[in-house]
Amino acid sequence: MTFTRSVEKHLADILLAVRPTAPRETGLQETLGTVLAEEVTSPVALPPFANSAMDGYAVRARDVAEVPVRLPVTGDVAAGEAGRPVVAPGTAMRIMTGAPLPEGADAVIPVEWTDGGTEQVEIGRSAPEGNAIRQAGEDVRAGDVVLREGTLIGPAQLGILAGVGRAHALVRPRPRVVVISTGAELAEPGTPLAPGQIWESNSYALAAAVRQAGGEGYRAGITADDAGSFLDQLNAHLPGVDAVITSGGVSMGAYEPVKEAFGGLDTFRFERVAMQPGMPQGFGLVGENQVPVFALPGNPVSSFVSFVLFVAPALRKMRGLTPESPPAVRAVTGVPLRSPAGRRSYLRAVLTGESVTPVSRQGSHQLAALASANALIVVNEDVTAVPEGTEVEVIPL
Ligand SMILES: Nc1nc2c(c(=O)[nH]1)N[C@H]1C(S)=C(S)[C@@H](COP(=O)(O)OP(=O)(O)OC[C@H]3O[C@@H](n4cnc5c(N)ncnc54)[C@H](O)[C@@H]3O)O[C@H]1N2
Ligand code: MOO
Repeated sequence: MTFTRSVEKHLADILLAVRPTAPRETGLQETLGTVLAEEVTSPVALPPFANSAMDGYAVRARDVAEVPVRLPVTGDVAAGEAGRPVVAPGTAMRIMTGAPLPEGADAVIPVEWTDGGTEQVEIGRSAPEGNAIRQAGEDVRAGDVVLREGTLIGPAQLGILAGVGRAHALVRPRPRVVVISTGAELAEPGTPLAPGQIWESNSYALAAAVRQAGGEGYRAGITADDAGSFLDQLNAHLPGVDAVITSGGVSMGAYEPVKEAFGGLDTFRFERVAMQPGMPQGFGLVGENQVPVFALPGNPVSSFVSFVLFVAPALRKMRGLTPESPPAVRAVTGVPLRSPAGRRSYLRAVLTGESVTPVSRQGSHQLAALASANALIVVNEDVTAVPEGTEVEVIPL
Protein backbone atom coordinates (compact mmCIF):
# COMPACT_ATOMS: atom_id res chain seq x y z
CA MET A 1 0.00 0.00 0.00
CA THR A 2 1.29 3.47 -0.78
CA PHE A 3 0.99 6.43 1.51
CA THR A 4 1.25 10.05 0.51
CA ARG A 5 2.12 11.49 3.92
CA SER A 6 3.64 10.64 7.28
CA VAL A 7 1.76 11.64 10.41
CA GLU A 8 4.39 14.36 11.05
CA LYS A 9 4.19 15.80 7.55
CA HIS A 10 0.40 15.91 7.54
CA LEU A 11 0.41 17.68 10.92
CA ALA A 12 3.12 20.09 9.77
CA ASP A 13 1.08 21.03 6.68
CA ILE A 14 -1.94 21.69 8.87
CA LEU A 15 -0.03 23.76 11.42
CA LEU A 16 1.48 25.86 8.66
CA ALA A 17 -2.00 26.72 7.37
CA VAL A 18 -3.91 27.54 10.56
CA ARG A 19 -3.74 30.94 12.27
CA PRO A 20 -4.51 32.13 15.79
CA THR A 21 -7.96 33.69 16.15
CA ALA A 22 -8.07 37.50 16.00
CA PRO A 23 -7.89 39.18 19.43
CA ARG A 24 -11.15 40.49 20.82
CA GLU A 25 -12.09 42.54 23.88
CA THR A 26 -13.95 39.99 26.00
CA GLY A 27 -16.00 40.18 29.20
CA LEU A 28 -14.14 38.82 32.21
CA GLN A 29 -16.24 35.70 32.77
CA GLU A 30 -15.91 34.67 29.12
CA THR A 31 -12.11 34.77 29.22
CA LEU A 32 -11.82 31.35 30.90
CA GLY A 33 -9.91 29.01 28.60
CA THR A 34 -8.86 31.79 26.22
CA VAL A 35 -5.35 33.13 25.70
CA LEU A 36 -4.34 36.69 26.54
CA ALA A 37 -3.45 38.89 23.60
CA GLU A 38 -2.14 41.75 25.73
CA GLU A 39 0.15 42.32 28.69
CA VAL A 40 -1.86 43.07 31.83
CA THR A 41 -0.46 45.47 34.42
CA SER A 42 -1.94 46.54 37.71
CA PRO A 43 -3.08 50.18 37.86
CA VAL A 44 -2.59 50.20 41.65
CA ALA A 45 -0.53 48.46 44.29
CA LEU A 46 -2.09 45.30 45.75
CA PRO A 47 -3.01 45.41 48.50
CA PRO A 48 -3.70 49.10 47.85
CA PHE A 49 -3.32 49.95 51.57
CA ALA A 50 -1.79 48.36 54.68
CA ASN A 51 -4.42 46.21 56.35
CA SER A 52 -4.92 43.61 59.01
CA ALA A 53 -4.27 39.93 58.27
CA MET A 54 -6.31 38.83 61.31
CA ASP A 55 -9.28 39.68 63.45
CA GLY A 56 -7.86 41.28 66.61
CA TYR A 57 -6.62 44.57 67.98
CA ALA A 58 -4.54 47.26 66.29
CA VAL A 59 -1.90 48.49 68.75
CA ARG A 60 1.51 50.07 68.97
CA ALA A 61 3.96 47.21 69.44
CA ARG A 62 5.82 49.08 72.20
CA ASP A 63 2.57 49.28 74.24
CA VAL A 64 2.41 45.47 74.40
CA ALA A 65 6.12 44.86 75.04
CA GLU A 66 5.32 43.94 78.66
CA VAL A 67 2.45 41.46 79.07
CA PRO A 68 -0.10 40.92 80.36
CA VAL A 69 -1.28 44.48 79.70
CA ARG A 70 -4.74 46.11 79.68
CA LEU A 71 -5.47 48.80 77.07
CA PRO A 72 -8.61 50.90 76.53
CA VAL A 73 -10.42 50.04 73.25
CA THR A 74 -11.30 53.28 71.47
CA GLY A 75 -13.42 51.82 68.67
CA ASP A 76 -13.76 49.31 65.84
CA VAL A 77 -12.23 49.30 62.34
CA ALA A 78 -14.15 47.08 59.94
CA ALA A 79 -13.15 46.01 56.42
CA GLY A 80 -14.29 48.74 54.04
CA GLU A 81 -13.59 51.53 56.57
CA ALA A 82 -13.23 54.71 54.53
CA GLY A 83 -12.07 57.06 57.33
CA ARG A 84 -8.59 57.23 58.80
CA PRO A 85 -8.95 56.30 62.50
CA VAL A 86 -5.99 56.81 64.85
CA VAL A 87 -4.64 54.53 67.56
CA ALA A 88 -3.26 56.91 70.20
CA PRO A 89 -0.35 55.76 72.39
CA GLY A 90 -1.49 53.39 75.13
CA THR A 91 -4.77 52.48 73.39
CA ALA A 92 -6.08 49.77 71.06
CA MET A 93 -8.79 49.47 68.38
CA ARG A 94 -10.66 46.33 67.53
CA ILE A 95 -9.80 45.48 63.89
CA MET A 96 -11.13 42.96 61.37
CA THR A 97 -9.26 41.03 58.67
CA GLY A 98 -8.87 43.26 55.59
CA ALA A 99 -9.61 46.49 57.47
CA PRO A 100 -7.16 49.38 56.88
CA LEU A 101 -4.54 49.73 59.56
CA PRO A 102 -5.30 52.82 61.68
CA GLU A 103 -2.73 55.58 61.86
CA GLY A 104 -0.30 55.08 64.72
CA ALA A 105 -0.79 51.33 64.92
CA ASP A 106 2.13 49.13 63.88
CA ALA A 107 0.98 45.67 64.99
CA VAL A 108 -2.15 43.58 65.19
CA ILE A 109 -2.75 41.26 68.16
CA PRO A 110 -4.96 38.28 67.15
CA VAL A 111 -8.13 38.08 69.22
CA GLU A 112 -7.03 34.63 70.44
CA TRP A 113 -4.20 36.27 72.44
CA THR A 114 -6.65 38.51 74.33
CA ASP A 115 -9.76 38.37 76.48
CA GLY A 116 -11.79 39.79 73.57
CA GLY A 117 -12.87 42.91 75.51
CA THR A 118 -14.78 45.72 73.81
CA GLU A 119 -14.26 48.56 76.36
CA GLN A 120 -10.86 47.38 77.50
CA VAL A 121 -8.76 44.51 76.29
CA GLU A 122 -6.34 42.34 78.22
CA ILE A 123 -3.48 41.24 76.00
CA GLY A 124 -1.54 38.16 77.04
CA ARG A 125 1.21 38.04 74.37
CA SER A 126 3.41 40.71 72.88
CA ALA A 127 4.14 40.98 69.17
CA PRO A 128 6.81 42.62 67.04
CA GLU A 129 6.16 45.61 64.78
CA GLY A 130 4.38 44.56 61.61
CA ASN A 131 2.72 41.56 63.26
CA ALA A 132 -0.34 40.36 61.24
CA ILE A 133 -0.12 43.37 58.94
CA ARG A 134 -0.27 43.07 55.14
CA GLN A 135 1.69 45.95 53.71
CA ALA A 136 0.56 47.91 50.66
CA GLY A 137 2.12 46.52 47.47
CA GLU A 138 3.14 43.24 49.09
CA ASP A 139 1.53 41.25 46.24
CA VAL A 140 1.87 43.66 43.30
CA ARG A 141 3.35 47.13 42.88
CA ALA A 142 1.51 49.72 40.78
CA GLY A 143 2.50 49.17 37.14
CA ASP A 144 3.73 45.60 37.67
CA VAL A 145 2.93 43.08 34.91
CA VAL A 146 0.63 40.47 36.43
CA LEU A 147 -0.08 38.44 33.25
CA ARG A 148 1.99 38.21 30.08
CA GLU A 149 0.64 38.03 26.56
CA GLY A 150 0.09 34.40 25.59
CA THR A 151 -1.04 33.33 29.07
CA LEU A 152 -3.81 30.75 29.14
CA ILE A 153 -6.61 32.07 31.35
CA GLY A 154 -7.51 29.56 34.04
CA PRO A 155 -9.44 30.32 37.21
CA ALA A 156 -6.46 31.90 39.01
CA GLN A 157 -5.56 34.09 36.00
CA LEU A 158 -9.19 35.16 35.65
CA GLY A 159 -9.08 35.96 39.36
CA ILE A 160 -6.07 38.27 39.07
CA LEU A 161 -7.70 40.04 36.08
CA ALA A 162 -10.57 40.85 38.43
CA GLY A 163 -8.06 41.60 41.20
CA VAL A 164 -6.46 44.35 39.12
CA GLY A 165 -9.87 45.80 38.33
CA ARG A 166 -10.40 44.47 34.81
CA ALA A 167 -13.95 43.91 33.61
CA HIS A 168 -12.61 42.98 30.14
CA ALA A 169 -9.43 41.68 28.58
CA LEU A 170 -8.07 41.40 25.06
CA VAL A 171 -7.97 37.67 24.35
CA ARG A 172 -7.94 35.29 21.43
CA PRO A 173 -11.45 33.87 21.47
CA ARG A 174 -12.09 30.15 21.49
CA PRO A 175 -12.09 28.90 17.90
CA ARG A 176 -15.64 28.24 16.71
CA VAL A 177 -15.73 24.87 14.99
CA VAL A 178 -18.70 23.32 13.23
CA VAL A 179 -18.85 19.57 12.72
CA ILE A 180 -20.64 18.19 9.66
CA SER A 181 -21.33 14.47 9.38
CA THR A 182 -21.95 12.98 5.96
CA GLY A 183 -23.66 9.67 5.33
CA ALA A 184 -27.00 8.51 3.98
CA GLU A 185 -27.02 5.74 6.59
CA LEU A 186 -26.99 8.09 9.56
CA ALA A 187 -29.96 8.60 11.88
CA GLU A 188 -30.22 11.08 14.74
CA PRO A 189 -29.92 9.50 18.20
CA GLY A 190 -33.37 9.55 19.76
CA THR A 191 -35.06 8.58 16.49
CA PRO A 192 -35.83 4.99 15.44
CA LEU A 193 -33.42 3.17 13.11
CA ALA A 194 -34.71 2.29 9.65
CA PRO A 195 -33.17 -0.72 7.86
CA GLY A 196 -29.56 -0.01 6.85
CA GLN A 197 -29.20 2.87 9.31
CA ILE A 198 -26.95 3.49 12.29
CA TRP A 199 -27.13 6.26 14.84
CA GLU A 200 -24.87 9.20 14.09
CA SER A 201 -22.14 9.48 16.69
CA ASN A 202 -19.12 11.20 15.13
CA SER A 203 -20.36 14.76 15.24
CA TYR A 204 -21.31 14.35 18.90
CA ALA A 205 -17.90 12.98 19.83
CA LEU A 206 -16.01 15.51 17.69
CA ALA A 207 -17.97 18.56 18.86
CA ALA A 208 -17.38 17.39 22.44
CA ALA A 209 -13.68 16.93 21.68
CA VAL A 210 -13.54 20.49 20.34
CA ARG A 211 -15.13 21.82 23.52
CA GLN A 212 -12.72 19.80 25.65
CA ALA A 213 -9.83 21.19 23.60
CA GLY A 214 -10.85 24.77 24.38
CA GLY A 215 -12.90 25.50 21.26
CA GLU A 216 -16.58 26.19 20.74
CA GLY A 217 -17.71 23.01 19.04
CA TYR A 218 -21.16 22.51 17.65
CA ARG A 219 -22.94 20.16 15.28
CA ALA A 220 -24.36 21.08 11.92
CA GLY A 221 -26.24 17.80 11.80
CA ILE A 222 -26.25 15.13 9.13
CA THR A 223 -25.79 15.70 5.41
CA ALA A 224 -26.84 13.24 2.76
CA ASP A 225 -24.18 11.62 0.56
CA ASP A 226 -24.15 14.17 -2.26
CA ALA A 227 -21.68 16.99 -2.78
CA GLY A 228 -24.45 19.54 -3.42
CA SER A 229 -26.19 19.08 -0.06
CA PHE A 230 -22.83 18.95 1.66
CA LEU A 231 -21.72 22.25 0.07
CA ASP A 232 -25.06 23.90 0.96
CA GLN A 233 -24.60 22.85 4.55
CA LEU A 234 -20.96 23.98 4.57
CA ASN A 235 -21.69 27.37 3.00
CA ALA A 236 -24.42 28.04 5.53
CA HIS A 237 -21.88 27.70 8.34
CA LEU A 238 -18.64 29.04 6.81
CA PRO A 239 -19.19 32.75 7.57
CA GLY A 240 -19.54 32.14 11.31
CA VAL A 241 -16.73 29.70 12.03
CA ASP A 242 -12.97 29.55 12.45
CA ALA A 243 -12.72 25.93 11.31
CA VAL A 244 -14.83 23.06 9.99
CA ILE A 245 -14.57 19.36 10.76
CA THR A 246 -16.26 16.93 8.42
CA SER A 247 -16.63 13.22 8.99
CA GLY A 248 -16.95 10.63 6.28
CA GLY A 249 -16.90 10.79 2.52
CA VAL A 250 -13.13 10.76 2.02
CA SER A 251 -12.25 7.23 0.93
CA MET A 252 -12.68 5.29 -2.30
CA GLY A 253 -16.45 4.67 -2.48
CA ALA A 254 -18.86 5.66 -5.21
CA TYR A 255 -20.44 8.35 -2.99
CA GLU A 256 -17.75 10.47 -1.38
CA PRO A 257 -19.31 13.95 -1.03
CA VAL A 258 -16.40 15.61 0.77
CA LYS A 259 -13.84 14.37 -1.73
CA GLU A 260 -16.11 15.44 -4.56
CA ALA A 261 -16.70 18.90 -3.08
CA PHE A 262 -13.05 19.76 -2.44
CA GLY A 263 -11.22 17.47 -4.84
CA GLY A 264 -10.84 20.25 -7.45
CA LEU A 265 -9.53 22.96 -5.09
CA ASP A 266 -5.82 23.72 -5.23
CA THR A 267 -6.04 24.78 -1.57
CA PHE A 268 -7.22 21.31 -0.55
CA ARG A 269 -5.42 17.96 -0.43
CA PHE A 270 -6.53 14.44 0.20
CA GLU A 271 -3.86 12.22 1.65
CA ARG A 272 -3.27 8.62 2.54
CA VAL A 273 -1.50 9.10 5.85
CA ALA A 274 0.69 6.24 7.04
CA MET A 275 -1.37 5.48 10.11
CA GLN A 276 -3.94 3.04 11.44
CA PRO A 277 -6.69 4.02 12.07
CA GLY A 278 -7.25 7.26 10.19
CA MET A 279 -5.46 6.68 6.91
CA PRO A 280 -7.71 8.72 4.56
CA GLN A 281 -7.39 12.39 5.50
CA GLY A 282 -8.24 15.67 3.86
CA PHE A 283 -7.23 19.16 4.83
CA GLY A 284 -7.42 22.52 3.15
CA LEU A 285 -8.56 26.11 3.17
CA VAL A 286 -12.01 26.85 1.84
CA GLY A 287 -14.12 29.88 0.91
CA GLU A 288 -13.57 33.62 0.88
CA ASN A 289 -12.04 33.60 4.36
CA GLN A 290 -9.90 30.54 3.66
CA VAL A 291 -11.38 28.66 6.60
CA PRO A 292 -9.44 25.51 7.56
CA VAL A 293 -11.44 22.35 6.91
CA PHE A 294 -10.42 19.03 8.47
CA ALA A 295 -11.93 16.23 6.39
CA LEU A 296 -11.73 13.24 8.72
CA PRO A 297 -12.55 9.64 7.85
CA GLY A 298 -15.99 8.38 8.78
CA ASN A 299 -15.09 5.38 10.87
CA PRO A 300 -15.79 6.54 14.43
CA VAL A 301 -12.46 5.44 15.91
CA SER A 302 -10.58 6.84 12.90
CA SER A 303 -12.21 10.27 13.21
CA PHE A 304 -11.52 10.38 16.93
CA VAL A 305 -7.85 9.42 16.58
CA SER A 306 -7.52 11.94 13.73
CA PHE A 307 -8.87 14.61 16.04
CA VAL A 308 -6.32 13.78 18.73
CA LEU A 309 -3.39 13.80 16.30
CA PHE A 310 -4.26 16.63 13.92
CA VAL A 311 -7.17 18.78 15.06
CA ALA A 312 -6.20 19.14 18.73
CA PRO A 313 -2.72 20.58 17.97
CA ALA A 314 -4.25 22.86 15.32
CA LEU A 315 -6.79 24.13 17.85
CA ARG A 316 -3.95 24.90 20.23
CA LYS A 317 -2.33 27.06 17.57
CA MET A 318 -5.67 28.73 16.81
CA ARG A 319 -6.09 29.51 20.49
CA GLY A 320 -2.66 31.17 20.59
CA LEU A 321 -0.85 28.33 22.38
CA THR A 322 2.17 26.35 21.24
CA PRO A 323 0.78 23.65 18.96
CA GLU A 324 2.45 20.68 20.59
CA SER A 325 1.37 17.13 19.79
CA PRO A 326 -0.62 15.30 22.45
CA PRO A 327 1.68 14.62 25.41
CA ALA A 328 2.97 11.04 25.52
CA VAL A 329 4.22 8.88 28.38
CA ARG A 330 6.11 5.58 28.50
CA ALA A 331 4.59 2.34 29.77
CA VAL A 332 5.25 -1.38 29.53
CA THR A 333 2.93 -3.45 27.37
CA GLY A 334 1.35 -6.39 29.18
CA VAL A 335 0.87 -8.38 25.95
CA PRO A 336 2.63 -8.68 22.56
CA LEU A 337 1.50 -6.05 20.01
CA ARG A 338 1.09 -6.27 16.23
CA SER A 339 1.00 -3.44 13.77
CA PRO A 340 0.66 -3.30 9.95
CA ALA A 341 3.90 -2.66 8.08
CA GLY A 342 4.36 0.91 6.98
CA ARG A 343 1.56 2.35 9.12
CA ARG A 344 1.90 3.86 12.56
CA SER A 345 -0.64 2.20 14.83
CA TYR A 346 -2.60 3.95 17.52
CA LEU A 347 -3.95 1.03 19.52
CA ARG A 348 -6.78 1.71 21.90
CA ALA A 349 -5.60 0.64 25.34
CA VAL A 350 -6.01 0.80 29.08
CA LEU A 351 -3.14 2.51 30.88
CA THR A 352 -2.78 1.62 34.55
CA GLY A 353 0.19 3.24 36.22
CA GLU A 354 3.29 2.08 34.33
CA SER A 355 1.64 -0.70 32.40
CA VAL A 356 -0.60 -0.62 29.37
CA THR A 357 -2.76 -3.25 27.66
CA PRO A 358 -4.62 -2.91 24.35
CA VAL A 359 -8.36 -3.47 24.49
CA SER A 360 -9.49 -6.60 22.66
CA ARG A 361 -11.41 -5.00 19.78
CA GLN A 362 -9.21 -2.83 17.54
CA GLY A 363 -11.53 -2.25 14.54
CA SER A 364 -11.94 1.33 13.31
CA HIS A 365 -15.70 0.93 13.73
CA GLN A 366 -15.51 -0.40 17.30
CA LEU A 367 -16.51 2.72 19.18
CA ALA A 368 -17.50 0.90 22.36
CA ALA A 369 -13.94 -0.43 22.58
CA LEU A 370 -12.62 3.13 22.23
CA ALA A 371 -15.00 4.23 24.98
CA SER A 372 -13.52 1.58 27.27
CA ALA A 373 -9.95 2.77 26.60
CA ASN A 374 -8.07 5.62 28.26
CA ALA A 375 -4.96 5.70 26.09
CA LEU A 376 -3.47 5.06 22.66
CA ILE A 377 -0.37 2.90 22.28
CA VAL A 378 1.83 4.19 19.47
CA VAL A 379 3.63 1.59 17.36
CA ASN A 380 5.86 3.16 14.72
CA GLU A 381 5.54 2.37 11.03
CA ASP A 382 8.85 0.47 10.92
CA VAL A 383 7.70 -1.96 13.65
CA THR A 384 5.29 -4.84 13.05
CA ALA A 385 5.62 -6.78 16.32
CA VAL A 386 6.36 -5.70 19.88
CA PRO A 387 7.13 -8.40 22.47
CA GLU A 388 5.35 -8.44 25.82
CA GLY A 389 7.21 -6.46 28.48
CA THR A 390 8.54 -3.82 26.04
CA GLU A 391 8.39 -0.15 26.95
CA VAL A 392 6.16 1.67 24.48
CA GLU A 393 4.96 5.20 23.79
CA VAL A 394 1.45 5.92 25.08
CA ILE A 395 -0.84 8.90 24.54
CA PRO A 396 -3.22 9.21 27.48
CA LEU A 397 -6.72 10.23 26.36
N1 LIG B 1 -11.68 0.44 -1.11
C1 LIG B 1 -11.36 1.09 0.00
N2 LIG B 1 -12.27 1.23 0.95
C2 LIG B 1 -11.97 1.87 2.08
C3 LIG B 1 -10.68 2.39 2.25
C4 LIG B 1 -9.74 2.25 1.21
O1 LIG B 1 -8.60 2.69 1.30
N3 LIG B 1 -10.14 1.60 0.11
N4 LIG B 1 -10.37 3.01 3.43
C5 LIG B 1 -11.10 2.55 4.59
C6 LIG B 1 -10.77 3.35 5.70
S1 LIG B 1 -9.26 3.11 6.36
C7 LIG B 1 -11.67 4.20 6.28
S2 LIG B 1 -11.28 4.99 7.73
C8 LIG B 1 -12.96 4.46 5.70
C9 LIG B 1 -13.19 5.95 5.54
O2 LIG B 1 -14.36 6.13 4.89
P1 LIG B 1 -15.08 7.50 4.69
O3 LIG B 1 -14.33 8.58 5.34
O4 LIG B 1 -15.38 7.67 3.26
O5 LIG B 1 -16.38 7.33 5.55
P2 LIG B 1 -17.75 6.61 5.21
O6 LIG B 1 -17.53 5.67 4.11
O7 LIG B 1 -18.77 7.62 5.09
O8 LIG B 1 -17.95 5.82 6.56
C10 LIG B 1 -17.08 4.86 7.02
C11 LIG B 1 -17.76 4.07 8.14
O9 LIG B 1 -18.02 4.91 9.24
C12 LIG B 1 -19.41 5.00 9.54
N5 LIG B 1 -19.75 6.39 9.82
C13 LIG B 1 -19.57 7.41 8.99
N6 LIG B 1 -19.98 8.56 9.57
C14 LIG B 1 -20.44 8.25 10.77
C15 LIG B 1 -21.00 9.01 11.83
N7 LIG B 1 -21.16 10.32 11.72
N8 LIG B 1 -21.36 8.37 12.96
C16 LIG B 1 -21.18 7.03 13.07
N9 LIG B 1 -20.64 6.25 12.10
C17 LIG B 1 -20.28 6.84 10.97
C18 LIG B 1 -20.09 4.57 8.27
O10 LIG B 1 -21.36 4.07 8.51
C19 LIG B 1 -19.11 3.54 7.73
O11 LIG B 1 -19.31 2.31 8.35
O12 LIG B 1 -13.10 3.86 4.43
C20 LIG B 1 -12.60 2.52 4.36
N10 LIG B 1 -12.91 2.01 3.07
O1 MOO C 1 -7.49 3.93 8.47
MO1 MOO C 1 -9.31 3.69 8.50
O2 MOO C 1 -9.07 5.05 9.26
O3 MOO C 1 -9.67 3.15 9.95
O4 MOO C 1 -9.55 1.98 9.14
